[in-house]
Amino acid sequence: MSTPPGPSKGSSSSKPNGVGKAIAHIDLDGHNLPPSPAPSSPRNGRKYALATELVYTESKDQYGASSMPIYQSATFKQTSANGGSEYDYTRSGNPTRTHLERHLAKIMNANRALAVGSGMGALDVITRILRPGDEVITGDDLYGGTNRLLAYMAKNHGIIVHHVDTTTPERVRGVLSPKTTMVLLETPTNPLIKIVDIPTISKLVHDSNAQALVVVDNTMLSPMLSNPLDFGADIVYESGTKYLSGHHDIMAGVLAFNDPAIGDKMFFTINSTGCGITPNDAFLLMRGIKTLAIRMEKQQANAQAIAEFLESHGFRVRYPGLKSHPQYDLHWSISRGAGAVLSFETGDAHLSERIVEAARLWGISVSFGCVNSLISMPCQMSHASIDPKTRKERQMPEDIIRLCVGIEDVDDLIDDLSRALVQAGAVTVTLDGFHAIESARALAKVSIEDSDAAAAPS
Ligand SMILES: Cc1ncc(COP(=O)(O)O)c(C=O)c1O
Ligand SMILES: N[C@@H](CCSC[C@H](N)C(=O)O)C(=O)O
Repeated sequence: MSTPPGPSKGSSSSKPNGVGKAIAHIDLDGHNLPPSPAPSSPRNGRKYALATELVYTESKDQYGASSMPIYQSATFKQTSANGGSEYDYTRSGNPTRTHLERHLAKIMNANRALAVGSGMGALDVITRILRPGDEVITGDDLYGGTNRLLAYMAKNHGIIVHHVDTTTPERVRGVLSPKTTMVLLETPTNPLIKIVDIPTISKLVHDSNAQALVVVDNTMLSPMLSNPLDFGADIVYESGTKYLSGHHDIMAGVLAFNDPAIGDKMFFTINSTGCGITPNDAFLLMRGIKTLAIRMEKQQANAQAIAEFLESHGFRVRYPGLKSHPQYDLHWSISRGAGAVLSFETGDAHLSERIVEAARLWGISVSFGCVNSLISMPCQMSHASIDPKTRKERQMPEDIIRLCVGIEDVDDLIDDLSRALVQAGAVTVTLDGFHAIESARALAKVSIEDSDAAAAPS
């Protein structure tokens, strides 16, 4: 039914998204196109559609190398005793890294971007601006590592962290105070796929008397699908380990900003602590970025087909490409695609474990954004660092299964998932096909009631 096409039906004519265009939004059923896709206002001399800009670079290499070489050197010789050269030491700067950072600034709609050794490294750089007594407002559904770093800061550095349901901007307003110095948002959230209204929250934070920075983790969408700086965020960061590199062969983190003063502070920390990306990883990240548009197009078309498949068999599916997502309109007002991560529930954690372990083509692995499809149980894997009591308080279902969809043939993916569902006993097979077992169907019913409530006028 919904937004992006099911690629198994031959949808390759869809154009990868460009500035202001929705990605891959052929409407196979003749209905249910997304509302207006999020705008993307180009900065940094962007001339072409985003899919073009991802591959287009102007080489600064002395030989005009079309692929910026890896400057595998720790030091650079100076032209005089008092310096005089652009680079001196790779911790402070390296041509391969600079090339990547300029490219990142362009595709992230930023005045400046910086690259470090991992997504958590990027968040660490950002949180170093916090001082004891500072207050941070963040979500109640967050990547486990983000939650862990904030908990560490609260325990050891006197930072006060408020976890609220950021899907309701009023909850943010409720804890915002002059002591708030950072509001940290993730959308869609990992793994509950809740959508956060970045423009409304940014406005309310900036209009308040708090001197707070709005920081957005854009890992779940990548610059291909969203540019949160355009919606008022002060800092955007991402795990480059995911979509940007796309092959799960490097760790990387990126940061982007428009305010030069913020950029200078972040650079100071990166240089002082030595967490900048290595030349080799900068090269690999740059190479990965060039295929982001085509990978994302295929990944999210596959994800759409799989979300529809699971939903049509009676499972509760969380994916913003489905009309049943309670915040479908909000998502499409701030994004140009639904991404390729979805989650679903079965009503029974042991049953979910059996499904995950029965899958063959889907690798049991943390992470997402890679060309290979992955299946995981967040409560036991990516989010295991959040203790069970907190997970329960934050309504994180122990049975939730996360699917991170890759670029394989979608029929193979669906066949393998179907076989795993049957083998695990998650479906009952009848003459007219198969249906999710009762525990899973009951959850789907609750989710329809949720989306009806979200759609009702308040
Ligand atoms: C939403 C999100 N943000 C940040 C990170 C951290 O990235 P990295 O693993 O590159 O440190 C991850 C995953 O690890 C993530 O899922
Ligand atoms: N053992 C790791 C888990 C990494 S999870 C990676 C990714 N963000 C995901 O959501 O799958 C850790 O403790 O950080």
